Amino acid sequence: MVHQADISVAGVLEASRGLIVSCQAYPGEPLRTPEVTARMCQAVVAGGAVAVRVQGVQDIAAARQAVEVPVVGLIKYGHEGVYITPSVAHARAAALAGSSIVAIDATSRERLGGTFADACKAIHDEFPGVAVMADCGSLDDALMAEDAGADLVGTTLAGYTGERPKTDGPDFELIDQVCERISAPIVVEGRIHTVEHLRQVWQRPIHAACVGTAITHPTSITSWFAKVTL
Ligand SMILES: CC(=O)N[C@H](C=O)[C@@H](O)[C@H](O)[C@H](O)COP(=O)(O)O
Repeated sequence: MVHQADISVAGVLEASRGLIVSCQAYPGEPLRTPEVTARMCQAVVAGGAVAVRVQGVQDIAAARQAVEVPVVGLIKYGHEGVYITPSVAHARAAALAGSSIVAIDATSRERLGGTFADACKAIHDEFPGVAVMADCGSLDDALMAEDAGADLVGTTLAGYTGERPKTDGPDFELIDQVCERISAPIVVEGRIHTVEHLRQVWQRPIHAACVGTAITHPTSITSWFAKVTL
């Protein structure tokens, strides 16, 4: 088992270069238990995921025990406005639960409990070796996040904040803008639904790509197939 205390941010970043798989089930869904998340993490690591992305204190702790790869942890609070690790307190809780990388909303939308920069600083000051991933919805978010010291800049929220269209597939226009302007390691995340999408994503100079729904959300995947069948 890898011990977080032995690992530097540089080590965590190096280990997370490649395919990250997000293993999340949503409230009320049949697969929404930490045990299932942990096993899903083991299954995707067996398939080649270099890191996993997991939501909630219990799931982060379960994933940390189940796999040795870096755990990108976040805490969702509600589902409107700023809901991905929305405060400094949520960021601390995600780190304490065992995250190697804490993913935090890095939009400039109004929130309570500290800005992205506050949360980023708290993680760096209080949890040596834990990296911060900025979940961005626009180029401005990415620029702000890099300025605030984010270790990884992600396109997670593209299409979900009103600033960018919700593209069918990854938002390549934003990805190209971010690649052009950001020097921090970039994680492309959001609506990578096919292997072909992923191929196109990897033609860009990025650090990692994170796939969720298309690998780990059977209800969505089934609905894609069911639509064709009907
Ligand atoms: C916008 C938002 O809340 N994204 C969440 C972030 O953790 C997850 O619900 C997504 O599944 C994840 O970003 C991976 O993206 P996709 O499932 O599209 O491959």
